[in-house]
Amino acid sequence: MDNIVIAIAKGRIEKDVYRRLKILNMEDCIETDSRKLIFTDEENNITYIHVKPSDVVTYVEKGVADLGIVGKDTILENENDNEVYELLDLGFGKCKFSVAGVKGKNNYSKEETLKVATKYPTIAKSYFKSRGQKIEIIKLNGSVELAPIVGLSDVIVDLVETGNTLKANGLEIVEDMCNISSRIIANRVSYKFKKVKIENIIAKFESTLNIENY
Ligand SMILES: Nc1ncnc2c1ncn2[C@@H]1O[C@H](COP(=O)(O)OP(=O)(O)OP(=O)(O)O)[C@@H](O)[C@H]1O
Ligand SMILES: O=P(O)(O)OC[C@H]1O[C@H](OP(=O)(O)OP(=O)(O)O)[C@H](O)[C@@H]1O
Repeated sequence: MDNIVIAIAKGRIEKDVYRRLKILNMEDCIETDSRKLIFTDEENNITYIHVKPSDVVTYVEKGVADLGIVGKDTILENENDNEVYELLDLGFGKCKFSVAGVKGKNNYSKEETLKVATKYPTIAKSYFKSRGQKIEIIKLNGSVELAPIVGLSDVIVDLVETGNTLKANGLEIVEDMCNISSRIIANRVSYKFKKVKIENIIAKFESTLNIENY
């Protein structure tokens, strides 16, 4: 039987992934409180590797992992996103991309170059290009909401879930860009040569989509 390697994004979406694996009786091999990064389920012939969210596409694209579980935001931001197949929307890790700025100060014009702070430069560039808005990107690695408050940028492009972070920092949404959730992606070659096993795993995850039934 083919061995399948699944790269799971560490962090926020991990718990939701484990919850599904538990429902499927596939999580026995995973030690959630451990610093270990690789676990093997010998019964099902599946190896799980835990990687930084931004590295999941790289592991899958290079074929080290056959499948990856990661947010759509990370897939869109990765320059090799076209090299992998997106097979399933898992329906958790739901949030949206928005443009946001300081409350009451968001009348920017198309003639001006807009300073945009973000962790997601590729997504921000492509969004504003399609709108004919000239921008300057300020790449940050977190706490992006601070940038317009302290005058580092005019606006931010970031993920919004509850809106609490924006609110707590006196920001408001200027425009919503697109919805985000977690996805399963596959290496193209793996999908061709391990299709039966991969489709079987996708069917299992699909059966957990309506989690309220569990
Ligand atoms: N506020 C949020 N609500 C719901 N889902 C979110 C939210 N923020 C992020 N996510 C989703 O969870 C994924 C992982 O987020 P997490 O905060 O764990 O990592 P990260 O900070 O983006 O990664 P890194 O540590 O590499 O910077 C994101 O890629 C996104 O899909
Ligand atoms: O709308 P909310 O529910 O407030 O969620 C949105 C926040 O969550 C994410 O940040 P994260 O917690 O990952 O921290 P970060 O600043 O390090 O990216 C995102 O970048 C927003 O800051």
